[in-house]
Amino acid sequence: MENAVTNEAPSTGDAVDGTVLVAIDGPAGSGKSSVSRAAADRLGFGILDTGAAYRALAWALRERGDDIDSEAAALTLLDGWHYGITLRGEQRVTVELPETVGIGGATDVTAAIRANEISALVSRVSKHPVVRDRLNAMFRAMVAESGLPGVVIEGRDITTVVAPDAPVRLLLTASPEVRAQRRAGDLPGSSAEQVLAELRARDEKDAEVVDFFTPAPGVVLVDTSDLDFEQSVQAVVDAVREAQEGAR
Ligand SMILES: Nc1ncnc2c1ncn2[C@@H]1O[C@H](COP(=O)(O)OP(=O)(O)O)[C@@H](O)[C@H]1O
Ligand SMILES: Nc1ccn([C@@H]2O[C@H](COP(=O)(O)OP(=O)(O)O)[C@@H](O)[C@H]2O)c(=O)n1
Repeated sequence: MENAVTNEAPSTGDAVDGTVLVAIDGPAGSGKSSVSRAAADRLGFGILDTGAAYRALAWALRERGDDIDSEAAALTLLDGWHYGITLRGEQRVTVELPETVGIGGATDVTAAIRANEISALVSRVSKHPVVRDRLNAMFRAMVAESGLPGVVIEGRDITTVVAPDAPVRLLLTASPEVRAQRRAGDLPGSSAEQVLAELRARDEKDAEVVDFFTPAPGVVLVDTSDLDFEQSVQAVVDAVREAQEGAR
């Protein structure tokens, strides 16, 4: 499986082993992507949105007309596709399907993977343990090759499976009602009730595979239900700075 990391920050030379990892998990709409991105910018770190890869895989399976539930189809895709995501600056996600690798150029799927139809399909792809293992290896390689001083990695199993030894591990959460209200604000034409039902259904399916509601030992719970955006970003930045000071 090939992947491309676009790194707009200057390389720090020998930072492969020195990259500080900040692991963040949480349910849908808890603020993982937006809060993590703002915190990463403030810290001068990169951000790896792992959900984007699961979404891109669901998008690619649908694009090829493959069976969305098929583990074998997902693995075939992982063997032959080229996946790219920016770790700095504006997020850009690209996919080259196996049949077009080298001839068709990459498709920019940044917007397409956020569509409701993809959100509704993605748990059927992320349920396969072997698929998760393969993507987790890709995430670790992307961080190792990033050359960045630090990377915030966000998803569902980052604090427990992908980077259980990260010096900073946080579980971002908020009540389902607050999460649905925030998400509805991002999706014009959707009611908070409809978004809440979709969000609960996806969380339920995802939670069959990984527990992202209960902080694992050593993981700090950050409940943003009563925090505004700026306060949530500051809570993450403070946790990172505290960990860095503790390590000195
Ligand atoms: N603490 C907060 N207060 C207000 N809005 C927030 C807060 N955290 C996140 N948001 C907003 O909620 C929406 C969903 O956040 P997002 O980062 O997409 O969540 P996730 O990645 O966990 O699904 C975004 O519009 C984001 O700006
Ligand atoms: N580390 C991860 C990240 C995402 N996922 C899957 O990918 C989907 C999309 O993740 P996401 O982070 O983009 O979802 P939102 O919380 O942004 O809605 C989730 O619903 C999970 O099915 C996962 O299984 N493990």
